[in-house]
Amino acid sequence: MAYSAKIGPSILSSDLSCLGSECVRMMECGADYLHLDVMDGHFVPNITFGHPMVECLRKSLGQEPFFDMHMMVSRPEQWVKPMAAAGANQYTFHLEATTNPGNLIKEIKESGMKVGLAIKPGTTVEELAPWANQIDMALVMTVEPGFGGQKFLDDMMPKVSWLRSQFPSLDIEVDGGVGPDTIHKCAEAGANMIVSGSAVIASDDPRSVIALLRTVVAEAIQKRSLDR
Ligand SMILES: O=C(CO)[C@@H](O)[C@H](O)COP(=O)(O)O
Ligand SMILES: [Fe+2]
Repeated sequence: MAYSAKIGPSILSSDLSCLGSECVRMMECGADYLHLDVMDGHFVPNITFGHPMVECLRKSLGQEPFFDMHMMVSRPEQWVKPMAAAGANQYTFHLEATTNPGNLIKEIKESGMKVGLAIKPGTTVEELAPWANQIDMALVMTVEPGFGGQKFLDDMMPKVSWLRSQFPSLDIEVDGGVGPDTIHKCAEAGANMIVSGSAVIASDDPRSVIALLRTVVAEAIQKRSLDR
């Protein structure tokens, strides 16, 4: 069992005029990585930022924070090289946004980044499965992508359970509506990379929330390894 519990705050819910200091705050509060939501106003009905912002964050934060780029964009092929040059570590694209996932996976790897593959709530996990042995991480969206602060979709959990049963060592990420009230379901289903936006950012005590999320996931991983 190669995977471990990792918590990645989504900084979408933070005060975007203070993005650099919010990223620093999250890392100081124990974040394992930063989940950066890129939206193009086309694949999703919202706009955030692109590679110029990522380049600035990398310069200001240094080499340490791992940047997981959640690319909610049409034609994800066009941003692979710019994101790699800007300092992204993982490029997570949506299966729904491309007609040639195999080629995109290859391009991401060639540019030196890890590969994440995301599916929206309406996409079945069987559609992701053929690519699972070529990727570093599968992202099961637990809300419709586009906005922070939405309600967690419980009925995405069978996708996570199925993926965990089929791919025991794969990093599986959940994103959307995840916090102290919903983490147990994610952990029991087998997710190990946890994106949490509003529950962490808006908390008076983000350090405790991050620690709690990690403990719940680590305990579920431990239990699964004992049950095997
Ligand atoms: O990708 C997205 C939304 O599209 C997420 O990363 C959200 O930003 C997570 O925020 P919360 O749902 O945890 O508030
Ligand atoms: Fe996201």
